Amino acid sequence: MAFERTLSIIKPDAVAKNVIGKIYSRFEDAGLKIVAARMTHLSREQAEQFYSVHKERPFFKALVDFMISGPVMIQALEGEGAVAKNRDLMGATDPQKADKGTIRADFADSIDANAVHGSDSSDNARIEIGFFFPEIDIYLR
Ligand SMILES: Nc1ncnc2c1ncn2[C@@H]1O[C@H](COP(=O)(O)OP(=O)(O)OP(=O)(O)O)[C@@H](O)[C@H]1O
Repeated sequence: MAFERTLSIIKPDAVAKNVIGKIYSRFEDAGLKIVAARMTHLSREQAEQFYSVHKERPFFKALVDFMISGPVMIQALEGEGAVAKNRDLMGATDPQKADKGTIRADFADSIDANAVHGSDSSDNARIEIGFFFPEIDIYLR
């Protein structure tokens, strides 16, 4: 397993439910370290750019509307196999299909409002971390 970083976003539904701390504990208990963090309210332009791979999908506008509906908490996580480990902690995109004990099973209500985002590959993690965090804001071991 490679030592790597991944980008995580706690989406507006989970921020509104006041479960940032509970979700951070999942990361920490799994051995992932939070090396950068920022709360922000995304602009429409930022959300459209971040999710541009989905721009032709029927759910794109709803996804962007949801991501700008309230503040989000954005973090870079670091650790052994961080990308896959975070995806395992998150659970399936649709919370109805997410394994018991995953973040989405425990905190998400629907496929639209599904609590968290996590990079799906190490290459995308590098791009997504660069999108939100200038190198100077990342705290190394
Ligand atoms: N069929 C769908 N209907 C509505 N929303 C969807 C659908 N598929 C995906 N989405 C939304 O778009 C987001 C991005 O889709 P993607 O397939 O990349 O899922 P994911 O990788 O599990 O989620 P994320 O990219 O947020 O980590 C999902 O998190 C979800 O909120």
